[in-house]
Amino acid sequence: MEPILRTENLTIRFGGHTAVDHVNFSMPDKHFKSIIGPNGAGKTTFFNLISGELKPTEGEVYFKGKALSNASSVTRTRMGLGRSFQITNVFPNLTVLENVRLAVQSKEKIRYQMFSNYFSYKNLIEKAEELLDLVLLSGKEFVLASQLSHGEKRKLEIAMLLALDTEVLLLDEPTAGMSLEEVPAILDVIRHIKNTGDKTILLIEHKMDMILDLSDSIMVLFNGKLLADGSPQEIMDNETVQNAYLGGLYDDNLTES
Ligand SMILES: Nc1ncnc2c1ncn2[C@@H]1O[C@H](COP(=O)(O)OP(=O)(O)OP(=O)(O)O)[C@@H](O)[C@H]1O
Repeated sequence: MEPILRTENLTIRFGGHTAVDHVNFSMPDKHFKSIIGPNGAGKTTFFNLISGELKPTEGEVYFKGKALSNASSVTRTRMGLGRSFQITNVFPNLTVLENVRLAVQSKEKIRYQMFSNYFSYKNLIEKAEELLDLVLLSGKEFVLASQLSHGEKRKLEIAMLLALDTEVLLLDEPTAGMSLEEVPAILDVIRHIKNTGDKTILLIEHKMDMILDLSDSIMVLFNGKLLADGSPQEIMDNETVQNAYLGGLYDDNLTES
């Protein structure tokens, strides 16, 4: 079966520095893969190449077999590749519900514009409430986005990403900047989404316990290169990975969480 997402020799150089170096990766539909690697390994740059925010120096990204080199990031989202929103996409002076409603509306406009048959306001609100339930933000509908805690804002971003209803979700360190108490809630949210069984998820995370809990497979980037790709057990047992850094990362993480 054709993988939903794959890269071929994906490479980007910044001046003399190769941040992503001939990475060949693929993932099947409905799979959950995490990307790990030390700081500066190229994880976010790899994401930016997949989502279209950066253009490769060499190589290609394929989504359902189609080469994406000429597709903008907006086109890629429309095709089904969704990247988690940054805080800047959230309207701070609107309520949580209104933020998600607008995201649902933008998706429905795209879907229905050919028929001039927009979703009714009631349907938009229902869909937004469903998503808030999924990200465990029920009860916060009428709170202004600016008044949410950092962890709740990250949940809101995930709800807004889900509103776009893309087949693939690219989640870049959803726990970044969170307090330790907020981490289990975001883990629950991601597990919840995974358990719905209809998304392909690619996750960048530093928290090894979270990665081991969620992932069907793990890929390891090191100095821009793909060092290993396999099941969580294979990665934990992989000597090259251990020697490169995993022992240190795992220990750091244990002390962090
Ligand atoms: N626009 C850019 N211009 C120049 N160098 C860049 C640019 N973007 C990334 N880099 C460099 O590419 C390398 C990979 O960075 P990247 O942010 O992808 O790493 P990362 O694995 O996501 O790290 P972290 O875990 O710290 O987020 C780094 O050395 C970084 O300084």
